[in-house]
Parts: sequence; structure tokens; C-alpha cells
Amino acid sequence: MTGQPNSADAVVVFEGVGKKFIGRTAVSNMSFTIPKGQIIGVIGINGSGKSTVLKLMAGLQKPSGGRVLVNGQTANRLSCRDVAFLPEQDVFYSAHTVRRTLDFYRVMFQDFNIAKALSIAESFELDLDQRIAKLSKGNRARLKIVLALSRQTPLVVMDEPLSGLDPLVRESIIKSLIANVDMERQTLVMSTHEVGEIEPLLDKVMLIHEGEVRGYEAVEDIQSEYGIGLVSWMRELSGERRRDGI
Ligand SMILES: Nc1ncnc2c1ncn2[C@@H]1O[C@H](COP(=O)(O)OP(=O)(O)OP(=O)(O)O)[C@@H](O)[C@H]1O
Repeated sequence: MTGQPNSADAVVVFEGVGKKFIGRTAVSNMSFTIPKGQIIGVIGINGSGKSTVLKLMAGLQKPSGGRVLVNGQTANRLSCRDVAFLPEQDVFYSAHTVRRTLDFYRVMFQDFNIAKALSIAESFELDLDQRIAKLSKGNRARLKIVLALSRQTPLVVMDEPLSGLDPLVRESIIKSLIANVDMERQTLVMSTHEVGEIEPLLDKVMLIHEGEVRGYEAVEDIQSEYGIGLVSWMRELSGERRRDGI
């Protein structure tokens, strides 16, 4: 059940959005809205279109058709003022220290809250004087979370923040999300394959399959109406019972 476009409470609106790459349609005819003040999970098997949807939402990719609105404005490169985007890949300068990376963000983004960044970094036990090149994969992932959560934007978009991390790092990141997203003012949209682990965190979940929204529901409704968890719901709707990669 996709949400209807143009809701006044929406921070994101997709109206008939498509995205084609050469020889491939990644997203076709998507229409949905994302309400303010919620945590939304975007799930789906590898290559289903999740990253493309998130990049369209962050204004980092241009739709081939339809339109994407963020806070009522057409999403484009300037949307970084309203959207904190955590990319799947690292985008750090490896010679910088953690402290210099935080400083760089403070200069880049007026809304960057350095006190909050230092506080979250401390809770993650990140060494501020450590060079990025020497950080473990888990600590690089934690640093990305620090950078995204310290921005005071209405929309925070995270592309697979838990990807390839051990369970303890995943747990610390999930706790940090709960503690540091300002639900009065912010909406968090995150894609993940760790469907079972993030289920308790989510208000709504969107299932993308073959570039289409196959399901978009309140997690509570999936549990109460269908009596199943997210992993089963995803398998049911994507017809992927026998495939891995979920
Ligand atoms: N820049 C690009 N050029 C060409 N094809 C692309 C590009 N970006 C994505 N695609 C294709 O679009 C489809 C959707 O890709 P996307 O990265 O959005 O999927 P995903 O659900 O995020 O995958 P994963 O879970 O593996 O990260 C894939 O078939 C992918 O190969």
C-alpha cells in the first residue's frame, strides 16, 4: 500500500518516479510519501533498487521521469542542506584524523552540531587523534553514523549503515540511532539487509522489489494484521522464499 503523494505531513514525496541507467531500469513509476518524525526501513534483495531510491531522495541522482520533493522542494544537489546522507561507501580523506574529519564537516555544514558529534564519538570510544586510514571497519562505520547524526537536518538518509559489521558493532550503532535521532524534528530513512535486527526500531517499512514498491506498511500493522515478522513479510511479498541475499 503505497502512500499517496502530496501529504502536508510528508518530508519526502515521490510522484511517478522512474530512474533508468543505460540498458537498465533501476526504479519504475514509484509514488509514495514519507511522513515527518518517523523511522522508515527500506528493504529488498540485492539489486532491487534501494540505493537508487535513497540517492533520488537525497538529490544525488536525477529522476528519469516523475518528481521527487524533499520538504516541498524538488530534490537536487542543493538538497544536502535538508538531507544528511550516509553513503554505503566511505567518503573520508584517509590522511585526516577523526577530529579533523569532524572539523571538516563543521565547516561544510552550518547545521553540524560539533558538541553532539564529540559526544557520540565519545560514546563509541572513537579516538579523535586516530587517522582514518588506521580505523577499523567498525570504527569507520561508527564515524559515518557520528557525521550523519550530528547534522540538524529534517531528513537523515542512511544507505546500509550496518553492512558488513559484526553483531556488537551493529548493536552499538542501533542503540546510537535510538538515542540520537531527534524524532521531534527529524525523519530517518535507512536501507538494510539486517531486517530482523532493525525491526524494533522502525515505524514503517518499504519493500522494494525489481525497482517497484511492493509493500509499504506500519511495522505494527504487519505484526498485528498478518501475525508475521518483517523477514517473513518480505519473503511473502517478493516471492523470494528460496533465495538468499535478504
Ligand atoms: N550508476 C549505475 N549505472 C548503471 N546501473 C546502475 C547504477 N546504479 C545502480 N544500477 C543498477 O540499478 C539496479 C538497482 O541498483 P541499486 O544499487 O539501487 O540496488 P540495491 O537494492 O541498493 O542493491 P544492494 O542491496 O546490492 O546494494 C541494479 O540492477 C544496479 O545494477
